Amino acid sequence: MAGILRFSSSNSSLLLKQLPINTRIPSFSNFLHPPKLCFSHFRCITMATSSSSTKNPSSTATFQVPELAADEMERMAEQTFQRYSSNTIKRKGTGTAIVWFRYDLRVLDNEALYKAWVSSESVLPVYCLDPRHFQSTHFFGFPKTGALRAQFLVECLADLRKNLTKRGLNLVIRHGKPEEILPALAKQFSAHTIYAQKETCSEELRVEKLVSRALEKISLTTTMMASSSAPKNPTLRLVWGSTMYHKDDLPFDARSVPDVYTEFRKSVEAKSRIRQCVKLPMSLAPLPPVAVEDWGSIPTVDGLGLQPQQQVSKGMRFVGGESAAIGRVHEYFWQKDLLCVYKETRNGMLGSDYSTKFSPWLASGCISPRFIHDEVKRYEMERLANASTYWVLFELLWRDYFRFISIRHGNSIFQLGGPRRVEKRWSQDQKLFESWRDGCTGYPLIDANMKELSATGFMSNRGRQIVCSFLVRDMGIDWRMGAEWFETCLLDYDPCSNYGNWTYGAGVGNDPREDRYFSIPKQAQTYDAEGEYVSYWLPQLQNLPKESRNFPGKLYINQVVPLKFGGKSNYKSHAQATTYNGRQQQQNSRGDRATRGNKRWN
Ligand SMILES: Cc1cc2nc3c(=O)[nH]c(=O)nc-3n(C[C@H](O)[C@H](O)[C@H](O)COP(=O)(O)OP(=O)(O)OC[C@H]3O[C@@H](n4cnc5c(N)ncnc54)[C@H](O)[C@@H]3O)c2cc1C
Ligand SMILES: Nc1ncnc2c1ncn2[C@@H]1O[C@H](COP(=O)(O)OP(=O)(O)OP(=O)(O)O)[C@@H](O)[C@H]1O
Repeated sequence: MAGILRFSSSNSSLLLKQLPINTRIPSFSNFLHPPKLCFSHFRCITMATSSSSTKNPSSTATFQVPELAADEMERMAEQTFQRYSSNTIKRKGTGTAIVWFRYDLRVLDNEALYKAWVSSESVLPVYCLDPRHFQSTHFFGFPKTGALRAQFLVECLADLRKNLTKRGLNLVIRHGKPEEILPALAKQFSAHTIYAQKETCSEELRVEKLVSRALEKISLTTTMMASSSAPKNPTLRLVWGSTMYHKDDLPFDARSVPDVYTEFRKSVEAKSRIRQCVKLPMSLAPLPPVAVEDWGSIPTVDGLGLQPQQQVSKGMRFVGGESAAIGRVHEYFWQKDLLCVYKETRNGMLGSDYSTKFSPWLASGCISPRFIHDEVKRYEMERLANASTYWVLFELLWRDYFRFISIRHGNSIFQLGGPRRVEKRWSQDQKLFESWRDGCTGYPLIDANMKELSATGFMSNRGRQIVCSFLVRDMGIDWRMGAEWFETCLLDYDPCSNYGNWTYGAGVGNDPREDRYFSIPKQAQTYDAEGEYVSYWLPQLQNLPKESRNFPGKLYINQVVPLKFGGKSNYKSHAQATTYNGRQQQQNSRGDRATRGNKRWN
């Protein structure tokens, strides 16, 4: 069943189910912008299908990411666990250690799990459903976690429990605050240490502090502890694990990371190396000698106090969990062989294959960036190395960069003036904001992207940059409203990447170029010249001529604000100048090049 698009439209799935496993199925984005094939593509048969449903995907199509069937994901995960297992590694500790899972919902390359296992005779894995994660965002009171991300989390937990159980463990799931749950469990199971992945933003740091303080109040008898010389209370040990480059391997202290990305990247690439993934034996048993009476059930979305949103009925539907994450790497790199064209396709917006789509799993820690790095290197050895294979690592370095920036700049990444403490007047016009949030601005490119976000919890990087620029530059709205709405909706929400990118886009981050204006006409012409993306999300545009779909005039709803730069008359000359292709995409990858010279597009 490899490579089957799970479109809801029945005729396409019928057709696709009959294809042999090694048939290359052109994806959505490949139809729109066929990538140049690299030589490894010749091993695959490029299918010239006459299916109209795959050529012009119906506007009600949903497609699962990864496309693999559940048993195939499980098989891939199992094979990968085998590859990363080691029987030579020995336990050196005594007693019980707890692993507190946070944003590292995986078994493979999990340093906290590794340290807990090595330093104990038994491990108790725990996840706390912290009620604070389901309250409101800080300034504007949006739901802190939207229903789609909650559903993704539920799936991550089910998969984590399954993978731990296969390795002789299980997962305790509790509703409540970690600072209350963990000390109680430490006492009940006489755990000497709680291992967890270190976080960097103040909300998470506060919880770390509260857990540590609460543990100080627990005293275990000396015989319960690992050794008589050990402290009399269990301790919290925080382990670095979220980035591709380990914090301790940076050529500078994380508190003085260079402000400019390129400087950061060059320095790290020249002076640091990426560590290997940690390996553990296939069996991590035993569980603690004291029996766990109630492991806790996998939550449901309504059990988390959220309105269970309708299932994703259009666009991408991401499957949560480590098995799906490993499956997606397999699918994107090895099965579809898309890694070698990534750099040319990465600025697409429609379909699942223009970019890796790893971010939701990276944000919840279902996969480690080190594992992705390992797989890139394996691909380079076994297939080919080119600018695209490097570029995935280049993008992952942006993720690292924003993580380290959060250490350097602390809470200023969440504040209006950003790390540069820029003073500027912003509007908080509710109506304008709502038109942006709901995809009713009168600009199809903005509206389509915002509708995709609400419907699926995902938006392309290109889309994120465009809607961010529109909100802050054309509407003049307080960028934190946009950032908090993203915090609600994104499956891949990560405080560092989200607020880091928003401060960049709003011109309050450390960007050496302050004026990042994304001209909608130019972006539409370059990245959606035939209006296929906008008409997918706004079906009322489907019957318009392709060139009018992004500029429907009176045939679409009124524009809520004029554009700041580059009105219609200007648009024509630019529209002729550029269409989407690899070279153009590079030039436009971070802000309109046209805005760089003269600070505005006009
Ligand atoms: C306003 C705004 C908000 C954003 N919020 C988030 C967020 O909350 N969480 C998040 O993971 N990404 C965020 N991004 C970055 C980026 O849009 C997504 O990581 C990317 O679209 C995810 O799709 P992908 O996995 O297919 O990316 P790919 O293009 O395949 O890139 C591979 C990986 O590189 C990393 N990456 C790529 N671009 C960036 C970037 N600009 N910043 C940080 N990491 C990057 C991601 O981990 C991504 O999975 C934001 C970007 C903008 C402009
Ligand atoms: N993980 C996170 N996700 C979203 N927002 C976060 C996260 N961690 C911290 N923040 C934000 O950081 C800010 C911290 O606000 P808080 O009032 O605690 O400190 P502050 O006012 O910045 O004071 P100080 O800088 O003196 O600590 C809030 O805006 C909060 O929403």
